[in-house]
Amino acid sequence: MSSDRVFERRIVSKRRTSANLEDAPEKQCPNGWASVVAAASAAAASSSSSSRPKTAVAKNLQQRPTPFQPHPDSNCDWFFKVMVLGDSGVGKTCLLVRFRDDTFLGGNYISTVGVDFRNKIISVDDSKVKLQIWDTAGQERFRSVTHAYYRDAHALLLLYDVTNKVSFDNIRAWLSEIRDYAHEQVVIMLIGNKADCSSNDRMVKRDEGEQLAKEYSVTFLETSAKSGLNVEIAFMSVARELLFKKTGIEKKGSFNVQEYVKEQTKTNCPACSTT
Ligand SMILES: Nc1nc2c(ncn2[C@@H]2O[C@H](COP(=O)(O)OP(=O)(O)OP(=O)(O)O)[C@@H](O)[C@H]2O)c(=O)[nH]1
Repeated sequence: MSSDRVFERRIVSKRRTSANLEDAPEKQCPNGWASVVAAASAAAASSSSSSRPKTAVAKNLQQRPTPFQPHPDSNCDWFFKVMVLGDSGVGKTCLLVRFRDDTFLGGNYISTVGVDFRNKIISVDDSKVKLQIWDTAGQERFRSVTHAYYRDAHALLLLYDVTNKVSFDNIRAWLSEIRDYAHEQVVIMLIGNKADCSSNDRMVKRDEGEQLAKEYSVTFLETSAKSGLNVEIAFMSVARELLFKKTGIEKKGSFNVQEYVKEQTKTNCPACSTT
């Protein structure tokens, strides 16, 4: 794959009338779900039959009663595919839902099976950017399914749970998988989620996250899907970086994502955002 190909998916026309579903993946399957469900079902079938979780689609249907509802023409300028990765239970689905719908999925925790996605159109300066955000199952037994989706991702949000040291220790293994399966130009952001937790529950210090991110030269942020802390900033930073990678050279501008995150988060204090 040429190094620039991953950024070459500018949307030219959005005239998709009845098929114009906001949550349908670009050019992947007509109704936006079939291939995803098939892959997830196959993985679930081949895995252990005990305590089999609900499928990604079932999980999605519970949250959104009308997933096939058509949406008006989006008329966006850019399209980027973002994947959310990390151990099971770190809060990937909750982060995505917080960003997309500004709500928190409390209550019973349903583990994701295979992959699932949602779209959100955001404004970045004078451009409309469509982010297609793919939620992945954190459970080991679905890795072979999720690996297949790494390849054409423009950005990866790699999550750990600040109350779960194992999820942090596994980040190195995740980064190694990313090196094996993702595009070499992919934008990576390391995220310590559940920053709303009390200091007693916290098992990973912010400094440790920052240090690891520095070691791998990736951007770092602590978020809370529960309180909303830094969730918007995480996705906006990634969108800005992707846009800069695509257009910055032409505009002869400069964009430093670390500086942007620092600037955007300087008034945010996790301890003050605990709910
Ligand atoms: N306190 C707190 N709890 C959270 C936060 N984000 C998620 N949770 C809780 O953590 C649990 C797991 O959240 P999910 O978003 O389903 O986790 P996931 O990473 O998608 O898990 P898999 O689908 O198994 O890969 C749920 O009980 C959530 O309510 C957060 O920011 N703060």
